[in-house]
Amino acid sequence: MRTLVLFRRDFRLLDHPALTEATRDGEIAGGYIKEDTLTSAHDYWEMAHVVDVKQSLNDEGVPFLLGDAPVVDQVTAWCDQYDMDAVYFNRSYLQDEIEQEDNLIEVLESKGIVVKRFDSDVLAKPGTVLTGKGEYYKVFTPFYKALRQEKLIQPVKKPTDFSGLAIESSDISIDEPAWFKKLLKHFIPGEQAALKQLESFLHDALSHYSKRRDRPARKDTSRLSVYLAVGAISPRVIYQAVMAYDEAGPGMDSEKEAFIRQLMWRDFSYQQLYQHKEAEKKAMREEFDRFNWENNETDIERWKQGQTGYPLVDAGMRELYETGYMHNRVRMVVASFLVKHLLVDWRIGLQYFEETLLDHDRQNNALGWQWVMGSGFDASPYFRIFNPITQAEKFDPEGEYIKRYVPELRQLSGPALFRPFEASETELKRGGVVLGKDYKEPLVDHKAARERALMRYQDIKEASS
Ligand SMILES: Cc1cc2nc3c(=O)[nH]c(=O)nc-3n(C[C@H](O)[C@H](O)[C@H](O)COP(=O)(O)OP(=O)(O)OC[C@H]3O[C@@H](n4cnc5c(N)ncnc54)[C@H](O)[C@@H]3O)c2cc1C
Repeated sequence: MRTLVLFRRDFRLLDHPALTEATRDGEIAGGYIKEDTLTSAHDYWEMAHVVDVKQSLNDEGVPFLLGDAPVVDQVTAWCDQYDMDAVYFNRSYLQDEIEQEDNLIEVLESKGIVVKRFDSDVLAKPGTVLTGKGEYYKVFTPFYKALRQEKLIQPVKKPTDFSGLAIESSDISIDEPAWFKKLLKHFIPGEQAALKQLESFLHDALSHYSKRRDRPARKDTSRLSVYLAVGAISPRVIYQAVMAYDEAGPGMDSEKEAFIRQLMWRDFSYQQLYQHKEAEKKAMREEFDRFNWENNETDIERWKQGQTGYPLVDAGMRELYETGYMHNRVRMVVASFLVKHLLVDWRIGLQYFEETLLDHDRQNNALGWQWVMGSGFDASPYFRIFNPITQAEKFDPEGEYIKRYVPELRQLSGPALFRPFEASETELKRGGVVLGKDYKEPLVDHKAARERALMRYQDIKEASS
């Protein structure tokens, strides 16, 4: 059998069921299709992983093809040109991509080509973890408890025997822009880098995950999201490695559980978007689509540039710009600031994250924004408005994170660092900061912005009652 294995957000050889099955069935070639031009940080990051998987397959004597035509046209053209008998791939859980897959399957099968698709990108595929009434869970905790009871599928081993088709690989050369190369100082692409990152996390940070995961200054979370987002590692591999990690120390079981719980949020997002395919565009609680936004252009720009005058918000936005990543705690704070303090439509924030995050993931991003907005089914209530000052005091108590990304405030300490706009003339002078010159005056007053947001919320509540 001559099989084409299509890759898409699964740039790995370990736990790649489509690849493993294809190697058992005969000769293979890999393929990847990129129809659009590369624009976002995630696009370039993904392309770096295409190059990585191509190299890994070539090392095993397997050719790899790159196409840019619409998926059905490209795959049928390859099948005709290389006389393929079969096409295998791992499935997507996004409804628009499922439709595209269904269409592809129909066309290929009508040509007599065998098609197989596999599950690999989630711990449990959407539809397997349901309530007693057979419905999808709307709330995370019961979903998580039910998923914990599931017997999860073990990862598939990396194939050992490859037999590559005798065809030429495509040339893949990417002209990486300088801004993207800068991000690579913080994250190394590739499957081996992902596995190494998992190892380091297990050894260095898992034992204190629950205590330190909310502190943005240190690398105390796994930072595996950048690899999960392109499938350089699978959630099943991570799950298995964490559960099997036997460097038992005091409290290790509860640390493992805390981490697995977070990992299961990803499955929750996947099953939520599987069921609510509009959740990237529409509020899941529809009354939120009647919200009266300000969408002030200057506010949006200053938020993007990390120039809001709130040090934790600015540090987060600058971390994102400089590294392509932002710590989860800070994502919640900056997102809340955008939608509640500045009254900017959450979809504008979602799109900016899509353009800038290396780990951009359509399901997690949509659910993250809907959670912050309060418009998701299991979301932070709208009236919970993160205070960017107390969040900084609590989670960055030494101001290490703020000082790293907002260097103009480095000489400030204590409350002046967290709220420079309330600092005395003497404190500012000592810290070498002239407000409005070295560091921005705050865009909004926290208390007034909070009240304004609550009033807008009241409006939609009244309109929908
Ligand atoms: C507004 C907003 C937007 C977000 N956008 C994205 C996104 O585009 N891509 C993305 O992967 N995550 C997103 N998240 C979720 C979360 O911030 C990241 O998954 C996390 O910061 C990644 O860092 P880590 O791998 O070190 O996490 P760890 O704490 O080490 O967690 C391990 C893994 O669990 C999963 N996970 C952890 N927290 C969450 C969560 N809250 N929701 C879903 N999965 C989670 C991730 O896959 C993560 O890699 C967003 C959160 C918010 C509030």
